Amino acid sequence: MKMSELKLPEGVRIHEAKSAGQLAQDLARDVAALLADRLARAERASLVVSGGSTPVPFFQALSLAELDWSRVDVTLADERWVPEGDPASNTTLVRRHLLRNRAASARYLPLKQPGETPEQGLAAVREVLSELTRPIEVLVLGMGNDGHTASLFPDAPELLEALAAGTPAPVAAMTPASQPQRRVTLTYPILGEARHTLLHLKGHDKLETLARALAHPGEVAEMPIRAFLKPGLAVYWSP
Ligand SMILES: O=C(O)[C@H](O)[C@@H](O)[C@H](O)[C@H](O)COP(=O)(O)O
Repeated sequence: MKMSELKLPEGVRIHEAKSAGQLAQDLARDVAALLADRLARAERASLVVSGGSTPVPFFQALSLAELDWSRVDVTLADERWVPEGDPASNTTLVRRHLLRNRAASARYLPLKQPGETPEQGLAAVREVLSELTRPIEVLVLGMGNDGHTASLFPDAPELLEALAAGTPAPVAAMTPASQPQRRVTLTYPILGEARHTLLHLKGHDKLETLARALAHPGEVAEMPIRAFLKPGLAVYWSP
């Protein structure tokens, strides 16, 4: 299917590029402009990014952006509960590809804290997150082909609570049966309040998944990405 065949809700914007490299450049330019705009009016701004394989070229491009990075808070939408240095660690990915060049001076707030399990570390994660400038200025999400975003997985027993609008906790421990690692994720109330949400997708499979998500918008627990398919969202896609 083609991007133009998607039935998008009103207020959802699409940006398509011919290659993943070009898309990464476009996304980095737009994210940097949004952050610069906020920094012109406020002391600090926050950027929340996702892990996985898609964002690597975007991180590399964004790390070169001319911004006063010392006034930018950076954290992740979700993290795998593994030590830093582990190949599955999103923090390792962000340190390696984003927090370098000009972006080296950003303030990074790691979601992985001491503790054998996410439950044991959760109080420390909440403490770290209390430093995050809110609301989030720019949220960059990814999506899995099961319809998850951040670590809001359809098969996580904790999903409904993490999605609930009234959940007071900004972060939740998640134990989806489909995933090898336990995880922590920002919850819907904090993610949903972001001023700008950008969904970064690569490949035709992701387009098919997005089409499925758009077909039945109400069933959020089945495909949690649906919670974010609302006016103001910008979808960035390349083959
Ligand atoms: O840490 C993670 O796993 C994520 O934040 C996750 O939500 C990711 O964005 C999607 O799984 C897409 O991942 P890919 O980019 O690897 O397809």
